[in-house]
Amino acid sequence: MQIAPSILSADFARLGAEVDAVLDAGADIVHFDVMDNHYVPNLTFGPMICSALRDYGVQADIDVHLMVEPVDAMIEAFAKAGASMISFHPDATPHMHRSISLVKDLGCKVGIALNPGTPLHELEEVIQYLDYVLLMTVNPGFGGQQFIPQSTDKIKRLKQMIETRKLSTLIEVDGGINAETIKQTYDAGADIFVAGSAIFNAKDYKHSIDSLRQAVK
Ligand SMILES: O=C(CO)[C@H](O)[C@H](O)COP(=O)(O)O
Ligand SMILES: [Fe+2]
Repeated sequence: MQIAPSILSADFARLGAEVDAVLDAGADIVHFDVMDNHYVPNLTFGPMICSALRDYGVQADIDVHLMVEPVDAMIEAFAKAGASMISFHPDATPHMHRSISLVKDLGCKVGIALNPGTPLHELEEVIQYLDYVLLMTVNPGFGGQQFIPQSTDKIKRLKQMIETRKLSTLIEVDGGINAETIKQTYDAGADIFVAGSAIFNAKDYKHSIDSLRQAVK
């Protein structure tokens, strides 16, 4: 299992130190939520902040979750800024296949992000090209929301879809993941666990990350 703290809940005034702290505490991946006040009703950070983290010395994978519309210009900007993984929402681009190819051509891992209300059949024609599928387990736009319980069944159905096609696509879950909700998503087949508030709102990051790992046992 890979734990990906969402820096949406970090102290932005001390971002470099916050990222160092969660990586020192055992996190695997840095989850970077890009919101444009258009695709979602919130505004966060852009590629300059991603390259600033690289310049600061962050070497871990940076997982860019694009909640922007359109996506292609931001894919190019984030690949240049040091992103390792880039996901976007299918309803934010007119040409999903072209946007997937763009991420891969730029040397990043590619994921499609699905909102709670978006059906899995959106993946039908493209799943074989994906490194991961990001299943939103809350509606996108804000940290600190409650996990939507129906998501567990969707994870199981996605896992089945992947296994039926003999693919090695990873499943990333994002939203409301904490020590209470993580086990059901792990048991359902998730591989990468994004957690923002559950990690950054805790005093001791190592304790909160250890508790997430412990909770699936
Ligand atoms: O994509 C997101 C919101 O759109 C965030 O990654 C997600 O909400 C993480 O925050 P939390 O763990 O607090 O729910
Ligand atoms: Fe996210």
